[in-house]
Amino acid sequence: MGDKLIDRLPAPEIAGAIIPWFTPANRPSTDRIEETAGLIQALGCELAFLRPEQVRQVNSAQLLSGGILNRLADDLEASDCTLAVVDGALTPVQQRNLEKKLGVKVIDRTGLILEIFGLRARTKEGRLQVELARLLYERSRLVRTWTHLERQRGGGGFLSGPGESQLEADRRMLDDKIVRLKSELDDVRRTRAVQRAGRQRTGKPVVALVGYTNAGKSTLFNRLTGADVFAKDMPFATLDPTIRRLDLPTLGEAALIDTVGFITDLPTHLIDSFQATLEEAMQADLLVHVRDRSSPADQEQAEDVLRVLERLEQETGLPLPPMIEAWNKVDLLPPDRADALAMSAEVQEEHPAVLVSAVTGEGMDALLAAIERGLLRSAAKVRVILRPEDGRARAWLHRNGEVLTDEMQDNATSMMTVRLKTDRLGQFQAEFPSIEIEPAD
Ligand SMILES: Nc1nc2c(ncn2[C@@H]2O[C@H](COP(=O)(O)OP(=O)(O)OP(=O)(O)O)[C@@H](O)[C@H]2O)c(=O)[nH]1
Ligand SMILES: [Mg+2]
Repeated sequence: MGDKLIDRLPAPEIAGAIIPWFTPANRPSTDRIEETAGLIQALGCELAFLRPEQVRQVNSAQLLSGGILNRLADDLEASDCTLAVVDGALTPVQQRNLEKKLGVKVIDRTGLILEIFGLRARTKEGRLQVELARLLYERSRLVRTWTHLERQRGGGGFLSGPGESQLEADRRMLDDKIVRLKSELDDVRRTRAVQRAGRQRTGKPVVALVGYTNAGKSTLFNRLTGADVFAKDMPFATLDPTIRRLDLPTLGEAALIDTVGFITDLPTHLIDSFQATLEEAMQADLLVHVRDRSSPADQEQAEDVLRVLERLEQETGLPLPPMIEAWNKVDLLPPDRADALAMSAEVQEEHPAVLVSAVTGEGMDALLAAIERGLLRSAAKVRVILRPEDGRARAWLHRNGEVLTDEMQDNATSMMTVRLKTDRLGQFQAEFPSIEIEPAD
């Protein structure tokens, strides 16, 4: 991918961080503070201090007011910090002004998450996606700077300074890179589509684990498939989707996908560039939403996950697959809380829930059973009678479903039982209206 436009942080650094908040409504909770600390540590930085700062009056040039800024500068210096994190959104101008004033590198929340993603991406696709996210982020900031300059130039005639043409050149270079990356990613996406089609042809159901970062998806994935995926107590341990065989007690072989975790305020550029990965999950037959039920922030995290999924549904036009929930980390709960949760799990209707611990293995059988029930909800078992001349329909069923039995009848017809996705069922009926289809058991 050649030279990077954005300087990577030479780890390790000593970081000082603040979380700006503006109205009582967005005062950061302890979970948010812990999450930010976790993000900074995930970068391999040593955290000197981290505190919320109420911004009463926004200073458009540097976001923070003089008082906050002076205190921050003092603390950064006292702790020999080389990096300041502002866990919010900074405009390029604010970022530059802050760097000048504080004398250290400054990054905001998006920059922080992008840095972590950059460290984590291991596969070619992962790296391409992160690079694209970085470029899109950088470009959105360049454009703003550029229009800003252009406006300043106003009716100045020939006064187009050297800065402007440099920016224009930068912008063109970014655009070129973005186009190249997108086409590389399209290739990857096509390969994936072929692989996916291969899986669909075999009729094997696909199950995807989704959820907030650190919820325990990879640990659960490893436990269910006997795989050895990197799972760690750090945000965004997983970036690249991994797929493994999952053996279900009655349905037999399925495929299980582990995915990138979600986070509150996930930068838009990241969602856009990880779309290929997330699309993979969107096309699964069943989603398992893994939740860390031991986290006090679980409820908000779950809502954030649902919001991102709904956004993906709108953007991709793909309907969300049916979903169940795995309520993870029950081993960390006091018994009475676990009992209460078990009771509420039983009455979940839209998204049936199962209590599990990916670490102790508790609840795995119940989870597998719930996965099977979920899959059966999305696929129907049907019986079809075919005459000898229905060769095309027979081929279609083999291609699009899972043929379970195929028996010759006395009258030269054959009776097939086939497991078909609900949408495929509709397609079959549209394509072969004269062939009768009825539910099997
Ligand atoms: N006590 C306990 N810890 C768990 C459980 N499941 C996962 N963990 C821990 O939670 C941390 C995060 O687990 P991961 O499996 O990496 O989480 P993830 O959802 O894959 O995270 P990302 O890949 O970052 O999105 C690890 O330290 C796990 O050991 C559980 O059931 N109980
Ligand atoms: Mg993971």
